[in-house]
Amino acid sequence: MHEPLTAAEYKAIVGSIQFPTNAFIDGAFRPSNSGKTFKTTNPATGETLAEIAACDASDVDLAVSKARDAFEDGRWRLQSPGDRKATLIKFAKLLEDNRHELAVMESLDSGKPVRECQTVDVPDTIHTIRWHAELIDKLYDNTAPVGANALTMVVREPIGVVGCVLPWNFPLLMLAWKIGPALASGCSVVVKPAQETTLTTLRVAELAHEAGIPAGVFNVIPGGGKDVGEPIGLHMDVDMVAFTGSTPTGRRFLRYAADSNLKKVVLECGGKNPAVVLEDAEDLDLVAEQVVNGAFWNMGENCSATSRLIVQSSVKDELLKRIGAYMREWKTGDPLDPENRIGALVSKNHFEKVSSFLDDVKTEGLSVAYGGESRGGIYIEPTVVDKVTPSSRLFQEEIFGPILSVTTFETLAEAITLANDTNYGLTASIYTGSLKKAIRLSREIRAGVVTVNCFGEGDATTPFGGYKESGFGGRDKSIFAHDNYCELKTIWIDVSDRSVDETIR
Ligand SMILES: NC(=O)C1=CN([C@@H]2O[C@H](COP(=O)(O)OP(=O)(O)OC[C@H]3O[C@@H](n4cnc5c(N)ncnc54)[C@H](O)[C@@H]3O)[C@@H](O)[C@H]2O)C=CC1
Ligand code: BAL
Repeated sequence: MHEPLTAAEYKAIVGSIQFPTNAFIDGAFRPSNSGKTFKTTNPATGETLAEIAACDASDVDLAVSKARDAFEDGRWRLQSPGDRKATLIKFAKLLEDNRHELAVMESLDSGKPVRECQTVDVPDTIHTIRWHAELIDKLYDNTAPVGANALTMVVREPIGVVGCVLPWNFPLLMLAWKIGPALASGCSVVVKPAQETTLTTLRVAELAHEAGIPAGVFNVIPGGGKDVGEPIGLHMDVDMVAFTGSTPTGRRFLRYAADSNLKKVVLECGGKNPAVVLEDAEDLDLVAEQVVNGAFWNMGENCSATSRLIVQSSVKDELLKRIGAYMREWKTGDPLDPENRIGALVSKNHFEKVSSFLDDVKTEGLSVAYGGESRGGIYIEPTVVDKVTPSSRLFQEEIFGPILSVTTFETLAEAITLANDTNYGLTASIYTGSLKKAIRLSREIRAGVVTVNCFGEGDATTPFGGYKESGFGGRDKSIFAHDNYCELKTIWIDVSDRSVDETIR
């Protein structure tokens, strides 16, 4: 069902798409209060796709008040979990019915290869919504072991109005990671997509409404970080912010919370993720394939991207040779051509940022094993840089582009030190034929997701998030994500025949 179409079929879909342009508040599209707009462009061509409502704090206020009304009157929160599930399953079905349009819209707005949008982003988005919907009528509340004189229930309640502040690298999927558990739990959401990639979020809100999610429960406010993100972060009537993006902006949300109502903040931030390859890795072809996939999938615009190859010196040359062979399969070009696996970077600004790392390669005199060039102000070739030392910016900073740095080690202890030698701790992958070494490394590397003999982020059933400056406050995905969007309430019922004074502690 999610097989890619041909280039001609994708191009035919482009002409039929109606781009949404307005904010989505209380079940309807509406322009920004100021009437201002901003352009959203196709990064691969520079063409303007649409003029989108540029919202500000007054639009945020309106959306939050509608979300609050919806929450308080219980039009969603008080439905039985089974009823919310049924609506969310219908929502997932509508996403499925519109999968080609969503894939093309995502590709046009972000520069991502349409093949990936069609085979990964859209199906994973649908699966995420469905998975959380299916879960919600299977979660039981607890009783506490307090003895015969009381019945104590520990119940989850939806936290309230949730601000979801999203990045541009996986617009649909990051939306689903937040709204999947938030809506299933009964919360209302005010979503702020990244300014670069607003289109699919607006379309998804429209489809959610069509599926029967009541007005006011799912609102989308387009606009900039200062204009929309900050008012959400500082809002006195937002109960929680769920954020994915850079670590510096994540820090701001902690400050906003401290300066306003101590709202709960859950952050999924950057990464500088190592692939640690030991000389006893059983299949260097498999390692090469996984490292290439980890480093260059989504143009490396991925918080979990394999960014540092930390390889035992005895196998480095052979591994680099095989990596070069796999890289030949990663063609760069028009994102709407399903043959291409590397599309355009998301924006000129981001292109400049990633290019500055290629400049460092030249100024630091580092050795380029493969790639190393940018093309036409849009594309950056998949690049492998050898002999990178821990003091280099390439080793320490999140690049968010298709650049892999290579560093060698001699001993296991050295490998662990190198893997942990950054402020980040999101993901890591380990390649070895030894179970003992795999377990030792998995335990010693400080990262939220560690994969052995493969690259990945787990699936819907596994939590995703980071140690250190990669994350804060909770995890996306899995049953644990529901904890983010709920408060725990203790209800203590006296069933003794003693007086009230004796039983209240
Ligand atoms: N962990 C991840 O998945 C992501 C990491 N990044 C990293 O961040 C770098 C910069 O990309 P950006 O798009 O600027 O990321 P960002 O972290 O600034 O943006 C993420 C979201 O926060 C909002 N935002 C920005 N400034 C804000 C502010 N002052 N107050 C409230 N909200 C604000 C943005 O509008 C967007 O919706 C990238 O080069 C990459 O290294 C970017 C996107 C995703
Ligand atoms: N790879 C999914 C999470 C992210 O890049 O933000």
